[in-house]
Amino acid sequence: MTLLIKICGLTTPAAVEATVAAGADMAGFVVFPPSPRHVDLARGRALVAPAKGRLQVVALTVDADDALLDDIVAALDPDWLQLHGKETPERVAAVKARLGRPVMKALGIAEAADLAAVPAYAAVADRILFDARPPEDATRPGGLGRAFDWRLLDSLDPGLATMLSGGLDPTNVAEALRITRAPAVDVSSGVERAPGDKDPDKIVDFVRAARAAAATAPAAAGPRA
Ligand SMILES: O=C(O)c1ccccc1NCC(=O)[C@H](O)[C@H](O)COP(=O)(O)O
Repeated sequence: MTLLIKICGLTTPAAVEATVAAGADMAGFVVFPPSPRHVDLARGRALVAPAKGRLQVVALTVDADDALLDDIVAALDPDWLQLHGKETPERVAAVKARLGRPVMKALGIAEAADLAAVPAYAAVADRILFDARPPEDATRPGGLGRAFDWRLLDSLDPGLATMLSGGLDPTNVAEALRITRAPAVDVSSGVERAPGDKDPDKIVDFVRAARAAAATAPAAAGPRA
């Protein structure tokens, strides 16, 4: 099975092209104004157009209401919605039913207790993305370049559709995959020159490192794409 690789927080056509050329599978577009990676809907629409059919487009929001989600779907026509806020399992189910698209739910992890919510979310989401839990005073819940203790995921059912995220970069993704055997990885800060400014060389390095690691330490059994 092939490792699924998502590059998140693309803000320019050059970053989209670099993500395609590097051989990533998914491209994330952040619709959340406080983020340095925020793209408004007009910009998002223009950015995703050349990605269609070459990458799975992921539209990322934080506690968005139905009106905003409808606007995002109309503008970006995403393959996936990523819910990165405090959405409950009931809200995840409602979003999925309303929009008829696969939903990825992000969970912030800092300690074993944070995994208690996994079964409830796994019952309704199409994939669970594990990210580092942000500090209380963070201005955004993701894209912070923070890692968590990957060994916390040891007890998870390997058959779950998951994605490992948080503080990954070209130098540590192999070790993260060795420890977690995750079926999918996601990166933002680790392939940037500065917040919101993707570095094409780092995207290539990340994809290369992740693919090489997956070839030597295949992911645990479970769904990939
Ligand atoms: O990227 C952002 O600015 C962002 C803002 C608000 C919510 C989520 C955000 N990013 C979510 C992602 O999927 C990131 O790729 C993930 O948090 C990992 O980020 P990083 O640790 O910087 O690689």
